[in-house]
This record gives sequence, structure tokens and C-alpha cells, in this order.
Amino acid sequence: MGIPLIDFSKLTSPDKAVRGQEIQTLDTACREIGFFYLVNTDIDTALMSRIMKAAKRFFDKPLDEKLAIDIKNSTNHRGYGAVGEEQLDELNKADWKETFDMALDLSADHPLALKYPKMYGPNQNPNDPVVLETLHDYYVTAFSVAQHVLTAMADALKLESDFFTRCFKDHVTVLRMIHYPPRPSATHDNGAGAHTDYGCITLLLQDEVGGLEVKHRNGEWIKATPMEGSLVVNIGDLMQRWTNDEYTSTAHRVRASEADVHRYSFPFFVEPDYETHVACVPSCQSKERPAKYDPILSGDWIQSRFDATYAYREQEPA
Ligand SMILES: O=C(O)CCC(=O)C(=O)O
Ligand SMILES: [Fe+2]
Repeated sequence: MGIPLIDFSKLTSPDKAVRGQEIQTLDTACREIGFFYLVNTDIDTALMSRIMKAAKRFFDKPLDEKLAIDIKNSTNHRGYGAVGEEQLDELNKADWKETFDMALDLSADHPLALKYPKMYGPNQNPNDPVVLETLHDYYVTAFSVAQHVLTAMADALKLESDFFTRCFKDHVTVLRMIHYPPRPSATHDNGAGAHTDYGCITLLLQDEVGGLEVKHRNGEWIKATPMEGSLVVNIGDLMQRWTNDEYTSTAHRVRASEADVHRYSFPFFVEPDYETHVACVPSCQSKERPAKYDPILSGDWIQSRFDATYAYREQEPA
């Protein structure tokens, strides 16, 4: 089984029959593999190529300029992460990548930043206005695409259409740029270690290099081969929990690029308001299938997943 393809223009079609059929395909993809390609979105090829250029511009800057916005100096995890800083798979080698994270930009004295300082607060922005403007444009457009996908998922799960989207007032959705530089040695085959994503859904834009692999439930790793103009979307842990394990958060990894090859990718981690009450959705439980998980605040859950990654990193630096 490969990775299914969903047509965003059909998901948002005014023709009920067309939309209904695509929602059915979406539902099956979310249950069976938790990954799909999304085509014909509002992120047009011009915006895709703008953000690719912006990433090259940003990561090409001298290291000391990037370290001026080091993610280590941010309590709320925003800014630049140097190579070796993140290790997603604790049994493997350090991820061979550098990153940049941004999200909703709140001042440090905003009530939410005071209450949840690890999640809310200021961004650490690149000082290049072209890069910053591009990131902003991409964020806004990707957010709108994500909201349409979440609406379709709510419909697929027979919930009120805004069941998920109403939880995105003070959301913690993160846009990340990743640069995978050429691998340091022939034996370092790890771009990003095997992991699942923490949030609701992730919308990933990748360049033409390839390397992303998805773990099928039969144990095989399937290549998510780049498809021009598409996003790769996957279900995260929070959505899996919300749906009582009906929608699947699937492990994935990135193989290191070949010698001399640079890869760029852009995950958009769609995560709701910290105080979203995540309790098993009504349509995913019954007498025969009781709720498996206790209700939890979205932010507490995401934070606990995050802290687990950090704890490991602090014990055993890469
Ligand atoms: O770079 C990629 O293709 C995937 C990255 C990823 O899975 C992540 O950052 O969570
Ligand atoms: Fe991921």
C-alpha cells in the first residue's frame, strides 16, 4: 500500500457529492496509514518557491548570525536550532539538520506567555525582511489550508464542522524550516530519526531531493517520494488520542542526503490552543469501544511529549 492522494480542491468543493467522496477517501487514509499527499492547495508553486529561496538565504548566513537567535535562548522554543541539537530517535545518531521555528508572536508579558511560558511568547526572528515576510505569508496560507483539512476531518468523523477549528484562537501552530546538509560521513545515514509528531496534523512541504520514509503498519518503510506541488500531511499524536486511536499517528524518519546534496523541508505543525480540552470525540466511542484515554489539556499533552525528547537530549548530548 502506498501513500494515498487527496485533492484539496475536492475537499473544499461546493459540490456536495464531490466533497463527500473525497472526505471518505480522507477518512480511510487517516485510519489506515495516517499519511496522505495533498494536492491543489492554496499554497501555489510561487509561494512554495519563495519559501525554498528564503530557507536557502537564511541557512546560508554565517553561523554566528544564526546563533544570535539560538533556540536555546528561547523559553518557548522559537528560533534557530544548530546541527546536532535535536535527536528524535534516541537509539540512533544525532539528526543531521539545522532548523528554524516560528509561531504566534506574543510579547513576554502577554497573559498566556506568563501562564504557559514554554509554549507562548515572542518569536526570535531572522533579521532579513525578505525571509521574514515570506515566512509570514506561508504561515497564513498554510494555516488556512490546515483549517479546511480539519473541517473535512470533523465532517469525516461526523462531528460539528468546527469541532476542531474552534480550538484555534490562541493556537501554538509552528512553522519550521529544516536544512539537511550533506551527511558528515558515509555511515551517518540519519537525517531525522524515527518519530511521531505531537500535534493534530502536520502539513509538510519538501523539495525534490527525497528521503522521508513512513512506517507502514506491516513494518515496512515506504518512501514518501516528492511530488511537485504537493504537501505531505500526517496525523499527530494528539489527534490519535482525541479519536481513541481511530486516526493513526504514524512513525516516520528522514534518511540523510547523499554526499554534496542539501535538502530543505518545511513542516507546519498544527497544534490547537493550550487550553483545548481533549476528550475522546463522541463518534469514536461506544459501549464496545470505550474511551481509552483520560481527558487532558492539549498543551499539557504536547508539553509532556516535548519534555520527554528534551530530557533525553540533556542526559546524553549528541
Ligand atoms: O523533513 C521531513 O521530511 C520530515 C521532518 C519531520 O518529520 C519533522 O520535523 O517532524
Ligand atoms: Fe515529523
